[in-house]
This record gives sequence, structure tokens and C-alpha cells, in this order.
Amino acid sequence: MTKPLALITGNINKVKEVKRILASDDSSIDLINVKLDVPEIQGTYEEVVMAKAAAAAVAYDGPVIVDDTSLCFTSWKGLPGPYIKDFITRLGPSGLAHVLDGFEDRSATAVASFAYCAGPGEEVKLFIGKCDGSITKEAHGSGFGWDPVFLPKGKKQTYAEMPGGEKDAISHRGKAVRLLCEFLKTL
Ligand SMILES: O=c1[nH]c(=O)c2ncn([C@@H]3O[C@H](COP(=O)(O)OP(=O)(O)OP(=O)(O)O)[C@@H](O)[C@H]3O)c2[nH]1
Ligand SMILES: [Mg+2]
Repeated sequence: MTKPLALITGNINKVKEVKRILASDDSSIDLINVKLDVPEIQGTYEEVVMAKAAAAAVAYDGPVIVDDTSLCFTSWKGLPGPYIKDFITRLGPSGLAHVLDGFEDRSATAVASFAYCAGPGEEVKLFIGKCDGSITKEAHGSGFGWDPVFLPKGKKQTYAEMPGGEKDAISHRGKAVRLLCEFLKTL
């Protein structure tokens, strides 16, 4: 029997956002969440998410979607990028903001790399969404990871201060999930 399409992630906030974006798209695409710890390699965000999807499809033995999120500082030539998790876990939002003290350019890009894989050994398809912005000097609001210090370009509120629907309309994840949806509708 074919297994249901699964979003493989241990991150409850990702699940919440993906479900909210899908619901607003009226796409009738149904996903279950499966919490599996999939190894994450080092490399570019494309390489990391492709390997993550291939490993997730083997572990789940069915069709999967994975999301690997990067936060890229211009002053740091794109780092921390896919390694942002260790930075935010150890430093918290305020600590993360301070690592850019002394750099004139506080601009950053949030990148959601989604990948779909139909099953073990199948081709991996990539869907990338980006949102340009900057890292504030202090945390504003609370919530998901680095949301309190990410100020999208042209906005007066950080991701954390915005209502969910407003974040989804412009966010890295909103853009990537909408591309993924278009693809899933063609299957
Ligand atoms: O403020 C935020 N707004 C977001 O929109 C967002 N998306 C992801 N993150 C955080 O960035 C790191 C990515 O690492 P990551 O992609 O490997 O995720 P993860 O390990 O938590 O889950 P997963 O790998 O099981 O899916 C983790 O610390 C996530 O909590 C976000 N923080
Ligand atoms: Mg992870």
C-alpha cells in the first residue's frame, strides 16, 4: 500500500507554518508529519537539502518533503547559512544579533529549501524560497527561532511581530511552499 506524503521534520513550528500556508492556498494537499532524525551533511543549502530528502525517503520508505532552512549574512559571505541551527540554539536571538556588531552591513537572506522525493532512490526535486532583510540590533517579539531578529526588507516589523498570515505572504517558507504546491498539483 502506498504511504501518505510525509513532511519529515522534528520542528513543530515548521509543521505549523507549512499547514497554515497550505490551508491558505486552498490546494487540498494533505500531509502527515513524521518526526525522523535525518542526518544533515555540510555543503551548500541545495546539497544539504537534496541529501536530507534522499535519506528521509529511505528512512520513511515512501514519499517525503523536507525543509532545510538557512539564514545567510551578507557580511559573512552567506554563513551561517545551513548551519544556523547551532548558532540560534547556542546564542538565542539576541546573541545572534550581536555577532554582527561591528559590521556595517547587517543584511541577510532567509532561505527555505524544500525538497520532494517520491521514494527511496527516486529523483529529488527542489523548491527554494528567499526573503531578503536585515538582522536587527535587538530582539523584537518572541517565537520561532530567529524570527525576533529578522526584519524583512521594506517592513517595520520583524517576522516575530507580524501576524502569521503576513509572514507567510512574504516569507522564505511561504514562497517555497507555494512553488512546491504548484508541483504537487501536477502529480
Ligand atoms: O525564526 C525562524 N523562522 C523560521 O521561519 C525558521 N525556519 C527554521 N528556523 C530555525 O532555523 C534552524 C534551521 O535548521 P533546520 O532547517 O535543520 O531545522 P530543524 O533541525 O529544526 O528541523 P528539521 O531539520 O528536523 O526539519 C532551526 O534552528 C530552526 O528552528 C527558523 N527560525
Ligand atoms: Mg535539522
